[in-house]
Amino acid sequence: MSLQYAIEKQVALAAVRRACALTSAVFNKLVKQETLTKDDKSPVTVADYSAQAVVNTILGHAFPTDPIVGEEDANDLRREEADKLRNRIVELANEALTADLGIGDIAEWGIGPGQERTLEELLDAIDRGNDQGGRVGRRWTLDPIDGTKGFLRGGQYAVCLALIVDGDVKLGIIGCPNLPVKSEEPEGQKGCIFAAVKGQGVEQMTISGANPTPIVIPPVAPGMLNLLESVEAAHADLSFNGRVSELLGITRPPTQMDSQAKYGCLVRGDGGVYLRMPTKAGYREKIWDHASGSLLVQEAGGVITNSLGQPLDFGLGRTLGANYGIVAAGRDVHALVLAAVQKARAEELEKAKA
Ligand SMILES: Nc1ncnc2c1ncn2[C@@H]1O[C@H](COP(=O)(O)O)[C@@H](O)[C@H]1OP(=O)(O)O
Ligand SMILES: [Mg+2]
Ligand SMILES: [Mg+2]
Ligand SMILES: [Mg+2]
Repeated sequence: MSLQYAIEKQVALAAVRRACALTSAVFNKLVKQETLTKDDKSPVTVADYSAQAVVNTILGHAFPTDPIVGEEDANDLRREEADKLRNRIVELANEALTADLGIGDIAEWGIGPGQERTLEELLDAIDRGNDQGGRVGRRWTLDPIDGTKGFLRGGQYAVCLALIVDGDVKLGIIGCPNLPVKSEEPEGQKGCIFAAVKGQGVEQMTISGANPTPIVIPPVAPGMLNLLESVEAAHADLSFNGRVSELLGITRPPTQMDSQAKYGCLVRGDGGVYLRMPTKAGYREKIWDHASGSLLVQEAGGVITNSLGQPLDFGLGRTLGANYGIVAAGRDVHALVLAAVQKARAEELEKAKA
């Protein structure tokens, strides 16, 4: 008997691998070679759209009735003045879709040599990502590039794809083209994929899908605990993290990293805690920013909650609803971290009153 979600996992891995190849190609062709000003977002835009086109094309072919909650939509691309951008997207998406078959790939999923798509097909594929999410039914959620700032810096970013059934994450893939395969060899081979299936654990493999290896969160040696956090101060309250570290007696500096690559690092024991508290009232975390990561944590033997200790709810729509932050850690440390978070929060409220 085959394992549950075995086909979904293979298809999702094929899609994420091709999207990772595409984003790496965009970085090498556009970001490295073109002189970029800080707020020129064009290579990111090209990569976001084309990666979503690739993943949604493959999902649409393999699972034609599954809705997709994707970050991007093609509205801007359909404008007349976007013709240069459209041409680039067609070229890049087709290059990724028609590349030779790799490990586990099957041509019936619409991939491999000769399977070019037209502009209209690719725009429609991007727009397949318009599902609004919800409590009932089966749907995918996609972040074609998570950590766009990291992508532009040549740092960490991730292609994140998850399958959600009735609000419950069943399958989560995180492709990290720039993450060292071994954390102890930061200059060694780069590019990993993490794949988790509910009830079946987590695997790390190379970016081509080779060498899948089960991983669990290792127990943290005393004094070795540290925080994984955003690079961007606008995305997480980093000074709050500092206070939590202090309360926990953590002496190691935090590891700052863009994207859901942080979840991959957490599950393989690089840093024992991922803490993300809101910086401004009103921002709602998106389901595609945490669906894959949350399953990785749980399947690797960890715990993920908000700062009130409640589970994240992926059945509310495109967002996780009211934002009480995210606390993820190994099972043995999560309760300690949560207590420190709540103490730091109480201190903040006291200070605000005074
Ligand atoms: N104010 C905010 N608070 C938390 N996350 C944010 C905020 N603004 C953007 N993001 C999202 O944070 C994610 C990256 O987080 P990290 O800093 O951990 O890499 C991105 O998905 C980004 O969304 P977007 O893709 O819309 O820019
Ligand atoms: Mg994101
Ligand atoms: Mg994104
Ligand atoms: Mg974005």
